[in-house]
Amino acid sequence: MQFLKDFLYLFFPKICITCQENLLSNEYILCTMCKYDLPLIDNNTHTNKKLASIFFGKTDINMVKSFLYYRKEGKVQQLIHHLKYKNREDIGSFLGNWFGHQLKEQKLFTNINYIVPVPLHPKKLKLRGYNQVTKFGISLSNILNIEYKPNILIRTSISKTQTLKQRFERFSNTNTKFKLTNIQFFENKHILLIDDVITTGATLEACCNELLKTKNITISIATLAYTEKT
Ligand SMILES: O=P(O)(O)OC[C@H]1O[C@H](OP(=O)(O)OP(=O)(O)O)[C@H](O)[C@@H]1O
Repeated sequence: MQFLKDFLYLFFPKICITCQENLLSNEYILCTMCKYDLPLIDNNTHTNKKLASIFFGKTDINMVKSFLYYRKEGKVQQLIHHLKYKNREDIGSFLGNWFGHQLKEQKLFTNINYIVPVPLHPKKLKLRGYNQVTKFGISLSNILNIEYKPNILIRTSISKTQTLKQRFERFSNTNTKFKLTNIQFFENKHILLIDDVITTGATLEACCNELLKTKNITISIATLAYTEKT
């Protein structure tokens, strides 16, 4: 099998998503240099406080964690761009596995009952072909041993992408776009709501406000990246 892989590699060398150098056969998605150059948030107390403050006084969150800093023109932006728009769902698994092991090591999210993705509107899902957070969610589910539960929270209206908007516009863009298909399903449960990027938090806040219609629900949040306010 390794022989076949090496043989195929001769004709179809894979390249690093961010620097475009050829990958070695034991490298995946990123070359080793780019991998270790990624800006991990890890236990940065200042950032973790800033993340928590995004939701303070707006909605009721137990804990929020994000894996990477998202910077304009940076490596993380390239990764997320390929994940969302270039059919590179495997990036979701790659980052999800890495983040999942970090969370496990830190013994975080040990009391979660379900992992719930921010849903896409069915029209956008059809266009894109996949929800970019699915593979991330499934990786976390496998590593943390928590059930992945899409389809209870759905998106009911299609909105223009947040990606090209300024901060103020992002807030006005996300009014009540989410609905629970079953208002009791998460009763007395602690759920981990996941998304790819958090910028203003408007998308996640709208999801939380719908989820909070369920009695005695606890919500924590995990995202692959965070656009720090400068
Ligand atoms: O914290 P916020 O300011 O709400 O921004 C974060 C949201 O914006 C992006 O979605 P977007 O609507 O651009 O998704 P799309 O590319 O799928 O349209 C991203 O995938 C998050 O869901």
